[in-house]
Amino acid sequence: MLTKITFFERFEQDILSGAKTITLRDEAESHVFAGQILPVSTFEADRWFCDIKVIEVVPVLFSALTEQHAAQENMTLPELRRVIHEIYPGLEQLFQIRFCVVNTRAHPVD
Ligand SMILES: CC(=O)Nc1ccn([C@H]2C[C@H](O)[C@@H](CO)O2)c(=O)n1
Repeated sequence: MLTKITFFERFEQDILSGAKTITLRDEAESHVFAGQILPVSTFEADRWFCDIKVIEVVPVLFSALTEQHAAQENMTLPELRRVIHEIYPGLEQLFQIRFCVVNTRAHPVD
């Protein structure tokens, strides 16, 4: 069971703004369940930046990725295919984790 998840720093703002609402992971990172709250850190520095709530986990094939998946990743479909291919070269079976942000870092009050 996954108890935390990391994202590349370059996706942090898209996640916090709600522009990115899914992530596509391999089988090893698919062991989460609807309703689970996961702390989210950057992959590079392991810096926590929010918690997400898992809405659903659905298997999806790389060859079946659509514009809708890309929109949910805030990317074009060719961009999404390239990103996935870089992270998981040659992998066909992916898992779509749909999520919403439930906690973010506190902003200091002026
Ligand atoms: C370690 C690791 O695999 N980290 C990942 C994997 C994926 N992502 C992002 C990239 C894409 O936007 C989606 C789909 O894979 O998730 C990531 O940030 N970090």
